[in-house]
Amino acid sequence: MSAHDDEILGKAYDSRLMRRLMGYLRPYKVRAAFALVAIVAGVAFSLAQPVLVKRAIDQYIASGDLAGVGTVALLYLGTLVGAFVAEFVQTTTLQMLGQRIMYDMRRQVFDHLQRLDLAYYDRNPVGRLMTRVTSDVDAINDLFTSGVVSVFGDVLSLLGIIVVLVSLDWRLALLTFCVLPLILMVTQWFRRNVRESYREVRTWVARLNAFLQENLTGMSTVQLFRREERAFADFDHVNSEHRDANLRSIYYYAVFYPAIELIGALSTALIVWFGGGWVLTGTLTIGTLVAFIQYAQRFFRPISDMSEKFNLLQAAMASSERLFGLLDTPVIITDPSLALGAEPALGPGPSAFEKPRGADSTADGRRPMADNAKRSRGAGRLVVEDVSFAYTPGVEVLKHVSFTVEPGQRIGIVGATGSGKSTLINLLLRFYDVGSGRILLDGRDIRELPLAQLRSHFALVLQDVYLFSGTIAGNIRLGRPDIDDSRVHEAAEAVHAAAFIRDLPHGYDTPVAERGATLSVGQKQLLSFARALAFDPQILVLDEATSSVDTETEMLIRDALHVLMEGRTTIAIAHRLSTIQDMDQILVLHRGELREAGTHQELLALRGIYHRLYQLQYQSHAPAATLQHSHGDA
Ligand SMILES: Nc1ncnc2c1ncn2[C@@H]1O[C@H](COP(=O)(O)OP(=O)(O)OP(=O)(O)O)[C@@H](O)[C@H]1O
Repeated sequence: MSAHDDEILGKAYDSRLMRRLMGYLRPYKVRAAFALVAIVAGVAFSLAQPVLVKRAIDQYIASGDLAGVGTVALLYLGTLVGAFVAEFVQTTTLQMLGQRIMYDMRRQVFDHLQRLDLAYYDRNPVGRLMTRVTSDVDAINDLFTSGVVSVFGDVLSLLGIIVVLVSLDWRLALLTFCVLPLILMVTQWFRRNVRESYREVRTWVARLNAFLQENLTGMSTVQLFRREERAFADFDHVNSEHRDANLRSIYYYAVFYPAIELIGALSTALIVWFGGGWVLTGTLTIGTLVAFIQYAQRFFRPISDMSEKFNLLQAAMASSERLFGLLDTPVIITDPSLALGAEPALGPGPSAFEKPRGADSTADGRRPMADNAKRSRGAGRLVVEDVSFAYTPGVEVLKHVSFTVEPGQRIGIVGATGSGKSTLINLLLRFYDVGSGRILLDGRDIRELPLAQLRSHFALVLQDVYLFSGTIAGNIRLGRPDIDDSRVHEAAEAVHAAAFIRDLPHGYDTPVAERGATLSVGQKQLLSFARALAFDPQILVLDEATSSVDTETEMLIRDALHVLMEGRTTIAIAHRLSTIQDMDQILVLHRGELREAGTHQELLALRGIYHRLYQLQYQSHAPAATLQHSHGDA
């Protein structure tokens, strides 16, 4: 198949992509070879059939040799069975191959996706990435199961028929081939139009998906703002464009197949007309004529098949281009090239790096929380040194920020919306890497620490608690085998989550509905505290919830927070100044700069930004009475 440029779908055949795709066949070489043998055998069996018919007619029927006819009939039956077996082997082998390759590819893509940094996810919407793992891999599967290999079968069939036709009778062969220019014209027309309509269909499918994803996720907003009619009209537009694009492509198919049939019939008519004449003049046998008619019919099938496969090939090429694009996206946030085992212990105290968590459990497998707290003390000194950062080059969101968090210290970060608080946390956990400056954990640049080790020091409790499908206990444990049931219960108990969990229909085994939709905001917060406590981190990072919870829940949450912070280095983003007044140090960020630092009293005395924020929040309230009800943003 010739290379064919297309602005959007790209080439139908790209040898570089194809070579790389074929690499996926390597582990299954034997199976692939088996499938090829089956294809060759299948083609051979089907090519033999008209020759057998010719022999039966010319040799045995003409001479009245019934036994000979019987033998040929048996042979014909043999080729039918052979073709059946070959096709069976070919189909099953190819399908198995396709499934295995899809499995391998999806593993590879998901593994890579898990290692890509958050900046990549900022640039690529989730829907698009899901398409990579689902439809794009499917398109490549089609290539392996029905694309390349059967095109090979088609080409083989065509070549075989041409050779047989020319060797049987060159005059009739030329007659058969004289309709080829017509075939080429029709095929060309079909390919050009179908490619365009196929591209349209794909575009509208993508828009349909994007529309649905957005509107289903935001259904509450749609309903709240009574956008149903508008959303329906928009959906209707996309849906009808999708239908029309499909209808257009159906039209091309509806013309193409009958046209090929017609040309095939024309060729048969020519063969009968001229061949019949030659039979009458004795220059052609009836058997050859019959064989020719049969071959001519088989001749056009691979041509129309290949035209159809052209689409498939093109789709697979486009999909593999995108898939390889994803796989080739470099992993920017990487582990240092340090051997994991050669890791020196961090800091003065016992390090979480030294042994797997849970290794110091008591004899009954339980680890008292108080012990954990003591154990964490002494390590977890964080130094942020002249750190600047920009998500978009040139737009700095953090500028020369420096501060130190001593082990066990509690730090509050305040600042207006967009001042860079969350960004600072993103850098601490290496979701992004600093632009300049450095961050040290117990004296080591965090970029020198293996990522898993760095992150095992932290527990992050965000405003938006992310729950996975599974059970309540599963969401506290998050797949860590060393967190046993008793530790889950202990953690839940300590942060006051146990009471509401016990009230659930199946307690800790209650399934969590879609992202915890059936739990209240406060309950989800408590659950995330239990998760953090069970993980027993050295450093706790909190992004304080801004959503309102009732006073009782707020009290529970505060108390739970105290349990959680006990003996740990804590960094808390605070939206309500009330929650951080007793922190050891408060950092005030303003437009990405660290403008003030000190205790609550020190900062108030400064009469600067913090003082102003404080005044804003408590202006019209008597502080003592309203602390728990104030939800204003810092
Ligand atoms: N992924 C991102 N890509 C580009 N810009 C971003 C991204 N995340 C945040 N920003 C920008 O960086 C700046 C700081 O954002 P950041 O989320 O750190 O603020 P914040 O202080 O945590 O705000 P809030 O109190 O509202 O949570 C903002 O101007 C924001 O628009």
